[in-house]
Amino acid sequence: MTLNQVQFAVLGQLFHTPVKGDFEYLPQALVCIDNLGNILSVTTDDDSGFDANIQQLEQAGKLTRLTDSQYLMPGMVDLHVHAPQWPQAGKGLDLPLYDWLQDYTFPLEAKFADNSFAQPMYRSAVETLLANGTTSAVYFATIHNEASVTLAKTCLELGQRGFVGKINMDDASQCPDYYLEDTVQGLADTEQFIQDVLALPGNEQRLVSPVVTPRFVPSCTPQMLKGLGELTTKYKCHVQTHCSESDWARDYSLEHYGKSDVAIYQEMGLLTRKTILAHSIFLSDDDCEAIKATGASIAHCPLSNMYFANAAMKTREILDKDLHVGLGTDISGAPVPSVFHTCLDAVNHSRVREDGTNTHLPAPERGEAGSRISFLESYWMATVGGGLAIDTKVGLFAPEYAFDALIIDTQAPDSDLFVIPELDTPRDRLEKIIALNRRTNVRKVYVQGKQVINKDA
Ligand SMILES: O=c1[nH]c(=O)c2nc[nH]c2[nH]1
Repeated sequence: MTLNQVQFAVLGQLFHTPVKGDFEYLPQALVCIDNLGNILSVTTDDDSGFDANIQQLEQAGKLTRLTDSQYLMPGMVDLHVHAPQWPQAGKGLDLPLYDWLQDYTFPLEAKFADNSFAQPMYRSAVETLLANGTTSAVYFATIHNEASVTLAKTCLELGQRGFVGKINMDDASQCPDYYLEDTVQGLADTEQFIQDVLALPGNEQRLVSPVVTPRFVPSCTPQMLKGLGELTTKYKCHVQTHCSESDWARDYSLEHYGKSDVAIYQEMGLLTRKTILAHSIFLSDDDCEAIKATGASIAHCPLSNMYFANAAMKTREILDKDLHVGLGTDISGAPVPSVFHTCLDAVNHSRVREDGTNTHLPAPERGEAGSRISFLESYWMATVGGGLAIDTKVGLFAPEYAFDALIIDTQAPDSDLFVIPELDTPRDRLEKIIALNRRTNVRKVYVQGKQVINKDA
């Protein structure tokens, strides 16, 4: 490695989770980033030339030194977020899924026909996620091309790695007439959207990717699903959709197709290595085998599951089967725009499942023994698992990975984090950060080596 190859370097303590369920803490690591924003090297004082490299980088003005309360951590990956629903985050969550969609969500999303309405909403959504440490986000937009391209442009402009889908909804029996597209036109619009995002000026490094996005089985006709499968094959695009997310949604597929969502998506050419299935609560063994065989991924959205799923997620089993799985905030099926919070939700969700809730039953019969997941597993899902799902080298500090990273400061102003060095082991500190990190603690955010947030400027 020569000095010229290094764009900049960060020296300090870092956490990441290369192995699911475990963590690595380096008390003094030097991470060098190349001119394209990828990691060149991660070294420690065990490596020869460590001190000399630091000196050289410092003299060249290329070194950022972290303080004792700062930690370098991978950027968070949000695998499932509805950007147009950001204005209603926190509203209407007392309703079941079908009513929530019809009463709140479809009327709001329909307003994105007006691009001037969309622009400030999308800006606020992307800014908020970035400020909370989300470096990659997989977005549902709406059925409207112009506004969906606006979301992609907003990600590019603000420097977030974005996976953006123009939604498809063409089944008139399930979608209101004011928020419905024609099948043939919807497919043509989707192809145009894919081409427009790929051709966006400034997107040469593909920071933003188009995603084929059938909303879910009830909102699409079989012709639409089939046409979207063909576009997926043609453009080798990512795919995102909702999968077996509630009793009602599961039963709809069984009644109309005689099969599960996973089987329907597979038959339509929509289940690939680059498919992200949000929720996936009611999976059969066959569904899990199909997901594993294709390398598709699951976006676990624990807080939204508590409102809409009618059951607990089988996260323990999904992790044990080694399916690709990451986390999603699912704004606004859940209201909190932080994947750190989603980590805590995932742990809590699994603990309620393990213990059960019916106090009339004896403890051993109340819950599902052995179904808890750990903080470290939830954090792995939010970083490494998310990176696997988007099929992008992010979520880890290792050569050739993109430098998508956060500087977390446990002594940020107005912080809830209270780290006591003489009491807290590295594992304690990481668990505290996962549980208690707030927006204020995320001081700097880097995406593809570019600093996109600096709260200490
Ligand atoms: O949580 C959800 N949010 C949505 O917008 C949606 N649409 C279909 N199914 C959905 N679930």
